[in-house]
Amino acid sequence: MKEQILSTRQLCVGYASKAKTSKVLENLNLTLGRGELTCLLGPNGSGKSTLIRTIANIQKPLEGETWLNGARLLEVSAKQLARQLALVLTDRVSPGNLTSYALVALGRFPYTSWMGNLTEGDKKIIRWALEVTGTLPFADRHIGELSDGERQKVMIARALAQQTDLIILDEPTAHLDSPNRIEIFHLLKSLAREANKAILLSTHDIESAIGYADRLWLVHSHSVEEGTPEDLVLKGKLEKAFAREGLVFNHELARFEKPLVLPGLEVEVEGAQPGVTWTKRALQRAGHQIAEGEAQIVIRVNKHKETWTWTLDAKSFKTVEELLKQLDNLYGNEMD
Ligand SMILES: Nc1ncnc2c1ncn2[C@@H]1O[C@H](COP(=O)(O)OP(=O)(O)OP(=O)(O)O)[C@@H](O)[C@H]1O
Repeated sequence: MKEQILSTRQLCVGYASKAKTSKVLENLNLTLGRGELTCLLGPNGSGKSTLIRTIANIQKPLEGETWLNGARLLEVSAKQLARQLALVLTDRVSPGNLTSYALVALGRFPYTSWMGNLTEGDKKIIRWALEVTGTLPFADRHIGELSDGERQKVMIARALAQQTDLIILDEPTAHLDSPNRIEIFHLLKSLAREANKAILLSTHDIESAIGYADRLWLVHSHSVEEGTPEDLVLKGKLEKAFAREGLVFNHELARFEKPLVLPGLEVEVEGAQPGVTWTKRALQRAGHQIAEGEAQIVIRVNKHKETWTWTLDAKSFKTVEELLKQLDNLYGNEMD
């Protein structure tokens, strides 16, 4: 059993005003373990940010409590909290006039004197945080001049410089392209494992979360289910959490899909990868059904010789586009 850094007990999060109380998530008994990357997944508006704000102590719980390193969160002083928990709230980054280095140096604030003077030790840690996040090359550039992906890595470097057991990030991969998203997941996963931290991040990137997270916190029915991605998928919890008419979870590709229902031919595809996979994708998108044996048409893909053929009067094609055109004609003739 991993050492628990954070746990919640019958926590209920939401919003209370004089007029009314609205509970967003309740009955939360969750844990974050040292050395583990946990991803918080859930549909839009399901309560991820509300939960993150509550366990980071910037919003009061409606009921129940959160424990951090064996102490009640509400009883931890602000200074102690800053040494135990680093929070990265993506959408609230105001560029200001800071350089990347200065922003990362702010991570040392919980440890410096009131003058904010950095010791040699502080400087070493800042350099390490810049190095490990790959942000050293733009240490002297202003935050406002960086791309979203670069700025995001600097924010993570600041959190690392804070040297806390726990890092919580609200949607760190929002606005990032796919290679940058993967890089951030890879970085956070390595940090959890190598620096032995507990890391929680909320995300809409289901595929990456399933691929990288040791555990998921899955928002479902106004509460949160906890478990490995595989258990939650196999129990059908992930599908339930994101249930929509016609949406199915493709287990092979580990992603949600809404299959197109179009009229088409029955086709079997044989041959070498990755040609087979990509040919099947194109055929399905065009409305043809992929069959195993006994199909109307058999397509043989041979990517090495670059001559792809399909039986039925021995037609051949050199690109997927050509194949689709030929099948289109064939299907049109069949309909006549
Ligand atoms: N300040 C607020 N006062 C009252 N209700 C709020 C407030 N902020 C958010 N909510 C409501 O709380 C619910 C959860 O919102 P929250 O932002 O936590 O969801 P989320 O899962 O982070 O959403 P998204 O994925 O779209 O960012 C929503 O119904 C939202 O309208």
